[in-house]
Amino acid sequence: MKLLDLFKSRSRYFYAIVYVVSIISSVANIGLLILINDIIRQQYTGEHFNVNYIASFIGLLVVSFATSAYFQRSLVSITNEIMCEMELSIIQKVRKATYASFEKLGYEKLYSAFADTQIVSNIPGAIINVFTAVITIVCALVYIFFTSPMSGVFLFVLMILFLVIYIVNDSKNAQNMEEVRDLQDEYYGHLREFLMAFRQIKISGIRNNAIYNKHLLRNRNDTKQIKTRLYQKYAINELFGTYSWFLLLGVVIFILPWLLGITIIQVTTLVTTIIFLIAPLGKVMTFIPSYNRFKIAINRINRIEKLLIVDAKPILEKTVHDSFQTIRFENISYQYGGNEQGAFTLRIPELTLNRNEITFITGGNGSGKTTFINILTGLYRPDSGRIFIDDNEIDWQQYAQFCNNMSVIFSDHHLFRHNYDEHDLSEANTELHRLVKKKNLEKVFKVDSNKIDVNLSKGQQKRTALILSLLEEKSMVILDEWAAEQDPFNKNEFYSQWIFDIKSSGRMLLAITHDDEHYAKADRIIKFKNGGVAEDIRNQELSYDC
Ligand SMILES: Nc1ncnc2c1ncn2[C@@H]1O[C@H](COP(=O)(O)OP(=O)(O)OP(=O)(O)O)[C@@H](O)[C@H]1O
Repeated sequence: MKLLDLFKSRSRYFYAIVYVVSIISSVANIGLLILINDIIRQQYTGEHFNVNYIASFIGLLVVSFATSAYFQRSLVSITNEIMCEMELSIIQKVRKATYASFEKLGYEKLYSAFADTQIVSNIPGAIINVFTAVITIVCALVYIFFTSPMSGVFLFVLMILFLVIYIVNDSKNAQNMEEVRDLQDEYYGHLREFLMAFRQIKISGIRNNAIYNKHLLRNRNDTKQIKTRLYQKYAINELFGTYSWFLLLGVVIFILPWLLGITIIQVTTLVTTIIFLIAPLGKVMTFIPSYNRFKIAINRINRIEKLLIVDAKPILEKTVHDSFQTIRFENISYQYGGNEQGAFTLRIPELTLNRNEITFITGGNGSGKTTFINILTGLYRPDSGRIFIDDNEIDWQQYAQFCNNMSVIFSDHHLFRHNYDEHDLSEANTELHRLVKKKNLEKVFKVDSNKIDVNLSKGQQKRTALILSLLEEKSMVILDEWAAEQDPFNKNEFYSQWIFDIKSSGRMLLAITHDDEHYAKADRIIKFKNGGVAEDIRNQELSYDC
């Protein structure tokens, strides 16, 4: 994302109008200033009061107010539009990103990126504001030069000097700001674990104290110290900015009349003009620290966007090739973290999965079962290898589309409260109610305004997930340790009935399981070991000994 991209949400025509209006507003303000000074001059010199000044004063006031109001309304709308666009753009990037890049990035950085959008969305407004301020400053300086050219040179040089001192001081603070943002990422990481795993935190005093004292407290204290130092420096710099105006006024009142011999009327004009300049110059000065914050926020969003790799897998609503019979993998390999030494590698020289089979995937912890499921479901793209559907080789993009045929229940499955799958959850859906009854959830399965009640036990949640998965009517059902949380009755139902129901509905069933007493129910058992298939046993050979 570049700075210019932020302005794309509106046409050039819109910005042209905003800039023209801001120029009119600045000129009207300067007109008011000149008018006020002229009235003061008239009173000093005792000239006859010109009644046209009242009409001009009211006219300029109306123009200034109307243009400023239009200008401010435009800034508010553009800021909110940009924020909305940026938030949606990050969400779009995330939803199109590969799972591996998402996993690597982590939640904390994404939360920070969303916080950064708030900062970045203020950029166009701030730039337009500075533009208006600069126009006003230029007009006011011309007026000063017109009033007394030598005073103009003197004051201009002083203003530039004060501005340079302010900018130099401010740029020293930028690095500390980066440090604060890094601490913020770390803080979100700990806070997330603190809130998500509150039960585990609550149960253990050691853990509770450690996460608080060694991480949250330390992080907040470090942040407090850096921020206090940083904001104190900012505050002193701001004070310097404010007091430099008093210095300028002092120069006009005490030095210029003595040095350049300017009259009392010129002094009055210069004093009112300098007071008038405080607001626009203040805007330019506050833009400088904001600009550093903008730069940091844009860089961070860009870094995060770069890390989110776009997936070849299109977001499809329709399934493709759902009449397939086999999926064959040849020489598939996948290594975590690229080619990092010691990183786990999954290697599958040859493996064919058949639609008409109930396949159980087994193996010890860390043997590669979930990694394989992530490849099978298109979440991980293998580093090498070939994939065939019914003996037709397909490329990764086609395979990624094919994965839309799969319905997966992960071991740490999240049961959505909202009906994102747009299932028919009404009384009229007889299949839903048949499944609810069959899965022994009649008493607890509740739907309220199309939302599913997820306040269920773990086993009940998994059974609800299974019902919803079957309603998806995908041709493959993949279950990662689904039965682990089921009570003996439901586990038995699963292995003696439900898996056969799934098979007889024409779906392929693939289940990761450690329930060795039920291995005989499968048509086939594939055992993983050290990142490869160690055994591949068919039903007939099921003297399988785990
Ligand atoms: N995101 C990851 N980044 C790096 N390494 C990983 C990642 N996920 C898993 N691994 C490593 O890959 C190996 C295989 O993990 P995998 O989750 O596939 O095992 P598993 O057979 O499903 O184990 P379990 O039965 O415990 O679920 C493990 O050694 C693990 O350390």
